[in-house]
Amino acid sequence: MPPNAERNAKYKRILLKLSGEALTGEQEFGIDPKVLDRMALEIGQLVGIGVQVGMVIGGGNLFRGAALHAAGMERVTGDHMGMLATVMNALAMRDALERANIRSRVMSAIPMSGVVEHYDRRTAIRYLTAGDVVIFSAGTGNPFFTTDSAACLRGIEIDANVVLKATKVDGVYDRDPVRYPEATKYQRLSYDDVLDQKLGVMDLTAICLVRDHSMPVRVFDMSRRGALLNLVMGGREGTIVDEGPSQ
Ligand SMILES: Nc1ncnc2c1ncn2[C@@H]1O[C@H](COP(=O)(O)OP(=O)(O)OP(=O)(O)O)[C@@H](O)[C@H]1O
Ligand SMILES: O=c1ccn([C@@H]2O[C@H](COP(=O)(O)O)[C@@H](O)[C@H]2O)c(=O)[nH]1
Repeated sequence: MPPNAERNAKYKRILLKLSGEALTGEQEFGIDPKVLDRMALEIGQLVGIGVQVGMVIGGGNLFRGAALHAAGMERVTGDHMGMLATVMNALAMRDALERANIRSRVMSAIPMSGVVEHYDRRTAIRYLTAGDVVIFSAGTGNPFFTTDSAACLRGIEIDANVVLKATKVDGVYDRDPVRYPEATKYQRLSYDDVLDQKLGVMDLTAICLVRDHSMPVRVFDMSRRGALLNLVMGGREGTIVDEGPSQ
């Protein structure tokens, strides 16, 4: 780590949103421990330079309410299963962090006594200030939301400098780059352009929330080694969504 890395970090407190779906890694379903271990190392580098890390992990590798509903399940039950999936991912992430000697806590928006702590904002901020990684699980605790909304909500609540969305694509494009390989990537986008163009990388509820609170979001590729540290140190990585202008 270069000298003065802590002083030079662009962000002192971040909310890192990890894609649940990307946790599957090379497996068919579930959690690939290799992905977790690599993320634990990358998060450890941030903690090592004094960056405070709050996290939200998606549940798309296990269950999504909308998909369960499409298969015939009542929607709210599906969403409850989706939120419980995020708690499982959070437990697995905590395990990987602790094996790498990084102190971490899991809090849940749904009370789960004996398994994880119930979410409390002031306690979470105390843990972050003490240098513990805090994983916020069970989304917002309410159906019909996503973990992107939960990440933006918690990011605003803990007064993070930025929400970092670590996902399977390397930024926001004018169309879904997975379906349209010729799509063009934006370096920077205004909240209003994401909303007006209905760009699908993050749900629109989440974008409205960050816009109302002027919280910048950066979308970047989770599989690119070193991308997280580079971004926190001020490097060009992914797409920034803020007041704009778009470019
Ligand atoms: N305009 C766009 N720019 C970039 N990605 C887009 C765009 N429109 C749709 N996408 C898709 O959005 C996906 C990322 O968002 P999504 O919410 O599906 O995943 P995630 O949040 O990473 O996963 P999870 O819900 O499991 O946490 C990308 O994999 C990409 O295919
Ligand atoms: O606040 C929330 C957050 C999530 N859910 C449900 O969980 C799954 C998994 O989250 P992803 O963001 O899709 O990874 C989601 O599909 C919802 O069903 C929720 O109900 N409320």
